[in-house]
Amino acid sequence: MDGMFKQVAKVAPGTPLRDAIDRIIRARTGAMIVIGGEPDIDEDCQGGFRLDVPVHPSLVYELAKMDGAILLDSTMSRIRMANVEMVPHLAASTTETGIRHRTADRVAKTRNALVVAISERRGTVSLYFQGERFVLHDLSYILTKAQGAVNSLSRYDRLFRGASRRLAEAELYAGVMLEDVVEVLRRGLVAHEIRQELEGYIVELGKDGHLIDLQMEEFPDILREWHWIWHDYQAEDGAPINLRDNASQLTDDDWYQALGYSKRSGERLLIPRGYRVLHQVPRLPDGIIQQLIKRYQDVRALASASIADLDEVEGVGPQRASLIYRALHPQDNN
Ligand SMILES: Nc1ncnc2c1ncn2[C@@H]1O[C@H](COP(=O)(O)OP(=O)(O)OP(=O)(O)O)[C@@H](O)[C@H]1O
Repeated sequence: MDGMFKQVAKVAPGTPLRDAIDRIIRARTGAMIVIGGEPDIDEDCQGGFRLDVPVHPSLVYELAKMDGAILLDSTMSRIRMANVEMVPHLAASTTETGIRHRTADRVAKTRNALVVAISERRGTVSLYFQGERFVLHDLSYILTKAQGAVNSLSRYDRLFRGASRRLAEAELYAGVMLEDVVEVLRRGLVAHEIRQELEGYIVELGKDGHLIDLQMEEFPDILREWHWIWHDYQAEDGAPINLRDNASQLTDDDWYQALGYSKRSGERLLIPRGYRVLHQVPRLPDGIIQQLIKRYQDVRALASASIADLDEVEGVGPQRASLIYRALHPQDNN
């Protein structure tokens, strides 16, 4: 989980802090809650009083009725101080409006602390952490978005698996065109992006995201298979993947170039190296897969090898050789 999502998880439904935040919003009192940053954060504190008591939602809620900030320790188990005026370094610039939110942004930019600003007027909850801001969404809004994302994931997962199956058949029995490979990769990457979006929603939903989490489990991440396809068709084996974030925005030519081919080469016929088919052989170590591909170069040459030929490759042995042979000749298994 990256930076901000780790912070969002700290205030997700089901946590004591979220319980306190919900009460503060309902009572329309507003608050600033500073989490962690010890010991340096104390240099930014003026006035207030020390508490050192366990965090309890109702106590945080009561303390929020007073002016100033509430400080929790970095483990979020103790309330350290309350009614504190925060005096952060003014050198840290901020574009926020309102003194509470400007202060929260500055504290988070200069200290290793998560600062939660709850607006009294707007009822919004803003998280500030190391220069980033994240405004918590309304739960019903996220649930609707998450449900929509589950539906899209189900669709793209099906599209990827169908296209990938057709590609696997074509690999062994006919030629494969670069544009067909790109279609599979594009669908897979869109499915992966939707998955990442959903993971963000699940963090934000906390305990309320359980049902979405269960639905997502029906679609195991296709990224491993995606990578094998990529390595099967990339012009130069082992070169790094260089893709922009948003797969749906990439043109066909972008994809061809990312794979190491020139523009407008969609109709080029390709033979895969064999990463995907070899990874389907049960318990075949990566080192052996690399050796097989180094020796045979592509799937056609691999398929023309006999069980005895495959057995000769170091580390393969007769049992693995026949499993590899069967994976390369699925028609013989019927
Ligand atoms: N430096 C500070 N340290 C701690 N608390 C502060 C600080 N500055 C403002 N506050 C708190 O924020 C409250 C609201 O201030 P202000 O309305 O200017 O901020 P805001 O960002 O517009 O917040 P809101 O949306 O809640 O009105 C103050 O009453 C005070 O409790």
